[in-house]
Amino acid sequence: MARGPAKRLFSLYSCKNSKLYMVRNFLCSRLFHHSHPSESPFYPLNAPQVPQRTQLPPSQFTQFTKFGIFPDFHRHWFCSVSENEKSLLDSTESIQLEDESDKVDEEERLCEPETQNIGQEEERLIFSHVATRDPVEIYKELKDTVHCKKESRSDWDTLTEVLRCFSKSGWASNQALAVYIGASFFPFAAHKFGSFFLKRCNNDLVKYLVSLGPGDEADKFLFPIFVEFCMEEFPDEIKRFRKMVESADMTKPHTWFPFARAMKRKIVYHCGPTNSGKTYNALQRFMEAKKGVYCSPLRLLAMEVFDKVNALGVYCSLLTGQERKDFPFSNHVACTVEMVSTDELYDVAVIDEIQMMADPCRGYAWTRALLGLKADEIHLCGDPSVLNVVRQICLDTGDELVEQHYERFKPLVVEAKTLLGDLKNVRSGDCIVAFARREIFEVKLAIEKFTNHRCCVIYGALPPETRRQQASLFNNQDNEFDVLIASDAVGMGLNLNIRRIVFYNLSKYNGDKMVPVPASQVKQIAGRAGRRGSRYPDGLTTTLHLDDLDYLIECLKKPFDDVKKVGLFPFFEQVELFAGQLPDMKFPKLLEQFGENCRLDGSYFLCQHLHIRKIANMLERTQGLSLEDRFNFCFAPVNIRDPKAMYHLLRFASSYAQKLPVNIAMGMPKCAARNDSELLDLETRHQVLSMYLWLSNHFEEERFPYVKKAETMATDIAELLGESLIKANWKPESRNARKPKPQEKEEGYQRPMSLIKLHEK
Ligand SMILES: Nc1ncnc2c1ncn2[C@@H]1O[C@H](COP(=O)(O)OP(=O)(O)OP(=O)(O)O)[C@@H](O)[C@H]1O
Ligand SMILES: [Mg+2]
Repeated sequence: MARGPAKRLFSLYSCKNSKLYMVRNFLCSRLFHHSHPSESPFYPLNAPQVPQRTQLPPSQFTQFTKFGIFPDFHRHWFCSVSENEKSLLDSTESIQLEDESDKVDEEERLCEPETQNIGQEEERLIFSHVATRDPVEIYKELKDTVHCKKESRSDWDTLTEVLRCFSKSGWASNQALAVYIGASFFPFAAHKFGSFFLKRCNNDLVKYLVSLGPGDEADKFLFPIFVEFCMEEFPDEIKRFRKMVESADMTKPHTWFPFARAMKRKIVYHCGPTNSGKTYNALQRFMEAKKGVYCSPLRLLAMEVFDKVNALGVYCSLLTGQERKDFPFSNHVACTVEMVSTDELYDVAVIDEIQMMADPCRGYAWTRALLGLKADEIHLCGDPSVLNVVRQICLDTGDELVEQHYERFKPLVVEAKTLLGDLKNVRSGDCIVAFARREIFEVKLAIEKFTNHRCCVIYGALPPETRRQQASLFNNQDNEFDVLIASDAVGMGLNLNIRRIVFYNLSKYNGDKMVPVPASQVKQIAGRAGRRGSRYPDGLTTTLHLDDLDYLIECLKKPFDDVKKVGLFPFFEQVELFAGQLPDMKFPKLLEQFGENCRLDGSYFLCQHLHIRKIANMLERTQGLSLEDRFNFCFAPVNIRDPKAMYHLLRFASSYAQKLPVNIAMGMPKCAARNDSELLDLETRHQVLSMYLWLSNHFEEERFPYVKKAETMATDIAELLGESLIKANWKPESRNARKPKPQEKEEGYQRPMSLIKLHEK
């Protein structure tokens, strides 16, 4: 009996005037005759990889509908729908509707149903010998078949349904990638195969497939035959796709650093929660070493280590994207992780906050440092979330791994009372954490208006110098600034005299909507309270509102995540190689294509490149930039949501492209900010100067002749920002007027009215 869908399909096929009829005819028509697949230039490479139907349990494939995984390859693929393939498909679709030659005459293949009524199971047993046949033999036989026996209508229906299911099979599509048949080309190839098969299959094959019916088993039986067919029919498509995929190969990243691989490195993982002495211990080894490098997640922290180590008598230089301070005769350097050299040889390297390897945007910098550093001893400091990945990486690299586990010096205590929604309950030594700039100023205004406390502020858009100035103002006991209001920027780096961390809220805007702050971040921030050696060694944490308390406790109780993948990003040379396969393609599109086609091992993901693509798009029409220039400009530190800063970047790039000296072309404000828009303006100006300095360090320096001027201006603006923050008592504004305010969101966290708003009411 024909099954339901098969019946429907058959009725469509029977309609001779329909487009489908013509499509079917075309699909059945284009049969080419080639030599044996072993003569294909790809055969020796591909053939052994062809998955055998017996070795692939379906469960292994169900989860990989988007990213194909081949157990036989141990690779993850980002499925490709390349432009070339799309256009190929488009063109073939149009041919399909026109070409009616060489059709499979379905009536010719049909015969009266056999009267004998054999059950499906019995049929399967009778024809089970087909399953054990060599797919190459089956393919040969199909190719050589001219006439085949008639089938009953119901068998025909089932067979067409089996082949239709095969052409829709996600599993088969994923597997086909292993033989370089792209995801977008697969449906076309499968249709062609279907028509070939329908026309030539013999009775035993038909009976066996009918006994299997549409689904996994039939797909696995058909797949190796399909591969044989494709090798002969589509050698050019296979070759082209293979070249493209190979040029975007990011598998085995440990092999990118042959010199580091030639060394026998010792990796020490200082693993523990915040405030447990990880960085302290790693820095001890760093200072003892003859030659050492410290890799920091932030400029601020690199500066702190630079100062601290020099103060202890170990000469140390500083290297960040924006500045280079060479200390005479120094053998030590404190740098930001993006700037670390994988060419230099070190005795000891420290990579701080190693869990940042899993950061969706910046993770690649930590991965590169871990894989590429040429150091006898590498100290990793971080929470346990990436420990398993690091273990795997050490197996790949052959490095020795030593794990040192730490506990917090003093347990963190949760204050169950909370601030009861009233900012009047703040006390000296409190740090109020809010996740939006606007809220930070709202809280500052409220506290300074209704209490006797004065507040310092720390948030991401402030230059590191200003953040340090605010931190020392807060740490210093000889002034009235005893409360700190901070964003998540307080989570890393600064040693602060914080008695209690109070979460103003526990949700934040992620660029799209309000989301709960991840538990790992809550832990990290809460852990800043009560540092060893500070005025308040016993740390407390709580929330402003009682209804947030449960979430805080839940986050603190939660074990650290076990991260499965860490970030990677291609070097310029890899992008250049890929660009060679797609000449004339614009850079933003090229990046997109790279993202879609690159291959990665199971422990890695490709870092998000939205920021990079935004800049690439902006610079698309700037003439005179080489591919490398474009690539480098894309990493400039700019807030892509700040149109003024983006405008200056475009201006810098245009001057550079025209081979003109790049001007700062930006005035200097005369005084500290008197309102929030002036403060925002200062923040932007500092960002532009910081960008100028960064560019001067990443491009030919002579093209940026105003570095000294930019440095002076940046220092002056950081000071003005500091002054402005001390005076700041205004209502905050939003940098981007269109950015939705948390209160406007229907879903997610609803912030109860702050003190200041209650007062205004
Ligand atoms: N053995 C020690 N002797 C003196 N002070 C120490 C010692 N260990 C740690 N400290 C101090 O304790 C504080 C916290 O240590 P450290 O910064 O190393 O912690 P951490 O585990 O790296 O925390 P974080 O998660 O914040 O990076 C620092 O001020 C550090 O100087
Ligand atoms: Mg640390």
